[in-house]
Amino acid sequence: MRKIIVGSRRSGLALTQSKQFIKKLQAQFPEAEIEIKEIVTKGDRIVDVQLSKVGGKGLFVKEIEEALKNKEIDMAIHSLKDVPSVLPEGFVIACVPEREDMRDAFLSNNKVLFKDLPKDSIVGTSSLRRGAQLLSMRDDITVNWVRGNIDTRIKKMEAGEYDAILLAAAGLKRMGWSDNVVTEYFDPEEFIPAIAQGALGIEVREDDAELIEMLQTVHSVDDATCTTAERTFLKRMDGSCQVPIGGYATLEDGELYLTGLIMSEDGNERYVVKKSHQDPVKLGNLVADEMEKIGAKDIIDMINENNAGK
Ligand SMILES: NCc1[nH]cc(CCC(=O)O)c1CC(=O)O
Repeated sequence: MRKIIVGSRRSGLALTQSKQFIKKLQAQFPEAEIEIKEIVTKGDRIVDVQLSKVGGKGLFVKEIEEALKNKEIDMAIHSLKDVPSVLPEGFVIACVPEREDMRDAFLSNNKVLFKDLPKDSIVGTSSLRRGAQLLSMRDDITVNWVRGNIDTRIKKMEAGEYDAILLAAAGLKRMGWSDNVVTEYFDPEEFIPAIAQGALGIEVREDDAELIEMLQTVHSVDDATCTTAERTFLKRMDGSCQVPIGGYATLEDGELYLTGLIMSEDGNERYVVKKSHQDPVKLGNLVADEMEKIGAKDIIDMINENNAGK
């Protein structure tokens, strides 16, 4: 069997989740030789500006896809929420392994609950979606942007730069830090997660039949179905990463549901649509259709027009 070279970002979280995934794959194929190649992406290098202002889309992915194309690597392990909804020609997400916790986690100094945060508290996030939802729940707090790897963000909070921060539960759980640092988890029905949050996407060249077959052994059909519905909705709505957008799908007693969210950046406008359909692509499109019908797409078009003028 050939040697498999796996591309991963160099951050602590990326390497940890890559190693965890490789361990799963290795258990299925004890003979396989699997090696990690670390890749520094633009998203890792630019740490001093808000990501949505430098084009957001695909910043953590592009260099890794180039390495995949050049056959420097055979497989890329991504956080699926960082992967643009349309892949470049020649690549496929061949595997979505079992999803981690999709929720957002709230972290605060002295473990003060979100509802008990004093007026004028400063909450750090780098996500438009999190910022808009925070402001719609509490218009008496300030949302400030924070960047850096998750450990950097936690340190900044502990140093007093922020009273609280929001992070994906999945990253904290994978690192084994959640029990120590999380104050509370937000209910996805009330605080809607990012599209594909908590899921990994394993990307390969579409003609690599051998790897695609191997990856089937660690693929979660249910989680792939849910993230397909979510990513179909994302693809229809935006893709530019400059819009507060969220969504999550669930399978309940065999029924597939998708909840989609579009907001204005200030949190004042909030559109939520929930629908059910057995086909994930149809479901993503149904929720998108309804969003267009109720006017949510106008927010997106306005944000995109404003950005085009800058
Ligand atoms: N945008 C950065 C990013 N990409 C994936 C995760 C966490 C893990 C995941 O959602 O799979 C994070 C950090 C965060 O949002 O806290």
